[in-house]
Amino acid sequence: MSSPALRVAVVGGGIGGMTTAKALVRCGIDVTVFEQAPQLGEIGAGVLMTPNSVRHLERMEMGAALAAAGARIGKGSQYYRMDGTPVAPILTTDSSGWNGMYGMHRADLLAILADGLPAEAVRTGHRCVGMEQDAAGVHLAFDNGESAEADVVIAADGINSVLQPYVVEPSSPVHSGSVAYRGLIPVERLPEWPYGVSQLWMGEGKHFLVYPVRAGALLNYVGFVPSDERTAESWSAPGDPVALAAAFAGWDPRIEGLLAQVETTYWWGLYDREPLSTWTKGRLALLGDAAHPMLPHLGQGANQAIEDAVALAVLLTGVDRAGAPRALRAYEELRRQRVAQVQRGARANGRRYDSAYDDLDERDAEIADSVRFRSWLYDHDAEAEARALAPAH
Ligand SMILES: Cc1cc2nc3c(=O)[nH]c(=O)nc-3n(C[C@H](O)[C@H](O)[C@H](O)COP(=O)(O)OP(=O)(O)OC[C@H]3O[C@@H](n4cnc5c(N)ncnc54)[C@H](O)[C@@H]3O)c2cc1C
Repeated sequence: MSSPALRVAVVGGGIGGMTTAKALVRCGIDVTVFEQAPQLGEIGAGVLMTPNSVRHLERMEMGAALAAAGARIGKGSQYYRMDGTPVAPILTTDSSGWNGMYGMHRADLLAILADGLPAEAVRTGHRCVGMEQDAAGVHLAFDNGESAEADVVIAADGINSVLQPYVVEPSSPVHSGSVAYRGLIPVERLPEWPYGVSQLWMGEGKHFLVYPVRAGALLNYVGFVPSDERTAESWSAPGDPVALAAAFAGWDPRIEGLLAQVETTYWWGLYDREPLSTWTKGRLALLGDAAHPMLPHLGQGANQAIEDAVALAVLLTGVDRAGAPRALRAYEELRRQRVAQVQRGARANGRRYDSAYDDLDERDAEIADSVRFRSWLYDHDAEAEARALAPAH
């Protein structure tokens, strides 16, 4: 008699949770996502999708939707000093003969991930408040009084994960000393702005990033400035466009021109954390920011969540209820070291970007290191790596 099909519950319907659902469905695994919000949604900001995740979304047949809703960053990244002097050659993204990088509006990405999932696979208005597990399975409790049973639970409930303490003592957030101002500007207000390139300006203690999203209709900007001001971690607060413009006064006139167009902006306190010592306990595994919150200086939080999701789905394929905890440990083993390297890389990139670099040779060497790191990052194929491991675990 064949064993009953594995039932997976995903807590959290953000980019990590929804990609997990999509990847599990593709592998023929039964999944239900429980999201606390009354409907799926994302903040009005950009997210840069890099080749290490785009290749997986394409394999899951989301390539055409990404190309339609995203803004292709076909010319890679260009770095400048604060006065606008270019500091390094453009990083092309085809280091392995494969080229794919998109600036996306976060809401567009979430809609693409949700599209095509069975309607009953996503249950909104379900805030998970706790769980219990034993050898037979997991029991989830929600604040609306409902409950659910599953063989495996994936906690994709973000940086302030409710389920993380069921796996490991949470690591303490440490304020990085910087905040990020973010917003979107309609491109018709800056018609001369170049398309297809992500641009980053660096100065002492600050850096400024701009890339297009929504098929080039909007420009996404992020201004990183030193500040001890704090928001609750991962929460944003309305910012003052005048204060933002003042922080970058005297920088490249292109930035001053862009900031003159900002009507509303939001800021986030940026926190750093040490990697967690483990991501799994029995039938529960952490994924995305719940497993590995990181600084945004490599633009990898969401991209790494997508890598997690595809690796997890491969490793759960063909696994029965009894084998599930072992498959989750294999997922953790496969992913934890790479992600810790990315977390450290994001920290190092933040230091690079915020350096004034009076010594030009040192600066060029640092940027070359950063470009080499990105090649390592982008060339990775999380699905292929998981497939190579799958028969052995
Ligand atoms: C300034 C800034 C810029 C960034 N830029 C990039 C970038 O360019 N590229 C990139 O890859 N990453 C970027 N990131 C990081 C990225 O935003 C996160 O890593 C990513 O959103 C994590 O996805 P997630 O699904 O793990 O968590 P989240 O996006 O936080 O989603 C968690 C979901 O779980 C739900 N939830 C929470 N608690 C519960 C509960 N108890 N029960 C049910 N549901 C619950 C939430 O409502 C939410 O929908 C950036 C971050 C910042 C701050």
